Amino acid sequence: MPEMLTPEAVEFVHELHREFGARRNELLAARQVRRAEVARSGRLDFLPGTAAIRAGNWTVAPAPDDLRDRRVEMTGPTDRKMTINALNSGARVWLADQEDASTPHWHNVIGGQQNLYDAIRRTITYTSEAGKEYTLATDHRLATIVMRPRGWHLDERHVEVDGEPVAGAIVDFGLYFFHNAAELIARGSGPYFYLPKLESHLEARLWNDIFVHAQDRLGIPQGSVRATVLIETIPAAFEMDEILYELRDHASGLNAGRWDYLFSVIKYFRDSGPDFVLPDRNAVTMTAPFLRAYTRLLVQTCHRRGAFAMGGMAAFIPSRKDPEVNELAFAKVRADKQREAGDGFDGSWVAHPDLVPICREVFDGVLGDRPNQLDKPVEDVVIAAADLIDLRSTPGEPTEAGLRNNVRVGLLYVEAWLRGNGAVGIDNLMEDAATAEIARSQIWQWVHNQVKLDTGEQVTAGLVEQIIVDELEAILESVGADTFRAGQFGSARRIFTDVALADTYADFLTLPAYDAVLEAECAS
Ligand SMILES: CC(=O)SCCNC(=O)CCNC(=O)[C@H](O)C(C)(C)COP(=O)(O)OP(=O)(O)OC[C@H]1O[C@@H](n2cnc3c(N)ncnc32)[C@H](O)[C@@H]1OP(=O)(O)O
Ligand SMILES: O=CC(=O)O
Ligand SMILES: [Mg+2]
Repeated sequence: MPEMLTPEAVEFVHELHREFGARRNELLAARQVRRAEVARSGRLDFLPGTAAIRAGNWTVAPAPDDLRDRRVEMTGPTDRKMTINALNSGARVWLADQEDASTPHWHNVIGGQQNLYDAIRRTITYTSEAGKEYTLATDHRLATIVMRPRGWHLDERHVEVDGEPVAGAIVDFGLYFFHNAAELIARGSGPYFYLPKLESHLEARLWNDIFVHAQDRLGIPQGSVRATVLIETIPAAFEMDEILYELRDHASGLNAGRWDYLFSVIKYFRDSGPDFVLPDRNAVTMTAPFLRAYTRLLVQTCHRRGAFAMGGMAAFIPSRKDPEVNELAFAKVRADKQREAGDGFDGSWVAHPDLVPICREVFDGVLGDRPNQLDKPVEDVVIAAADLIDLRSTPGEPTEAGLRNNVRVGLLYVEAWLRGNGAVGIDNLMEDAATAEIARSQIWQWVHNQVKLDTGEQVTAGLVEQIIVDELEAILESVGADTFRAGQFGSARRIFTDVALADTYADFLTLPAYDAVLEAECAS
């Protein structure tokens, strides 16, 4: 396997940390201040200080050839088999995920980099335990790689400078850029990134400064990087123009990251009273008015600026064994992609290779020979701040079944995450870190807002604790005692209970979960 931690690569990462680490810490602290202010005032609005940017007439850099048509994007973890499967899938783009779908176990972090290194050089192969051979396709175009590093909040404790951990985002970006930027350009592509969980345009400015520095330092032409920013936090939804503006020489588009967005909405307004309490998470669909407002604003903003509007993930996954499950997944995903294509999105995400043809067919139907919808007239509609935070108009209610589902799926996901698996199919739905974050945040909000369920019962910490016991028993029964004992259910229970019920709300459940991973590493 190629060596990722060469002295030169490590020095490059250290240098990025020395140059930008302090600013990253300041921006994380600024998130807290802003959230506290919104909680106090109950208001979130477009920034008065950047009105000129919103009103201005500017566009982002033109798209490189291999990112002009993004009608179908596969997402997934960067393990060896999935890397090959994703590249071969027929999707135009592959989001190579070091984030939501990946646990930051050190072997995933480094293994993912090694697989990407080999994939870019077209040398990647894999043989499964059953002896199945995997190689890159030669009979059709491989997907363009867009790598997603971790969000700003996670440290990478295996890389330290002067006793301080380096941000996971800097490690992921730094190693990928150092090893691959020149090679990608030589092959007619480029260093392309998805940027997750940004909360402000100042965080986008930090990324832009990192890109400028990295390109300069390695002699890569300025403007080679392309970044697609996930608008997946509620404060970022109020700064879409500003984020594109900060990154305008490197920006490719914005993506409607609906799962983390929902998490962020609940997190931001968790203590703002009953007007901000949402129904069961599975009842909150993309047709809810506040989510319609978000996606319409995203498409409108992108197309005004010559940037791509990328759709998000429908959770349904197909099954090659169960035709009924398969049919349902196809129908649900088709409907989701039809809505997005009709709304003007330029392409969208799928989580599984069998969904690529569905997404392609839907977007082919709308795009025809055009590579995207940038030529479509921009929708002339004003989306107001109040539309983005109108949670009250969301149909549905909090139910006991919804509460139990939050507990069950949260426990199952955290347990898998601790074992190193960040993308999991549960009940034929694709679940990743954002699902568990929504589940536990919703529980926290319901407890702290004395929410009544459909049964008339009030959600209390005691009720949730009892449901945790019930659901763990049911899980034990379904997986069997041996699997249960060999798994991480004890830690999953401790972490999930804490992030769902502790008075002090944890910003991300992956922070205590990462501590548990490190403790287990030390103990072994
Ligand atoms: C909120 C967000 O951020 S969404 C984006 C982040 N999340 C993701 O990207 C999740 C991506 N999806 C996945 O990881 C997977 O589809 C799962 C875990 C949900 C299901 O995976 P599996 O249980 O392997 O599904 P299944 O058995 O049906 O897979 C069939 C084949 O497709 C492959 N496959 C499935 N999903 C993917 C994928 N996303 N990328 C590449 N290959 C895939 C499998 O490796 C398997 O290959 P094989 O036939 O060569 O063995
Ligand atoms: O990353 C995507 C999301 O929906 O969250
Ligand atoms: Mg996300």
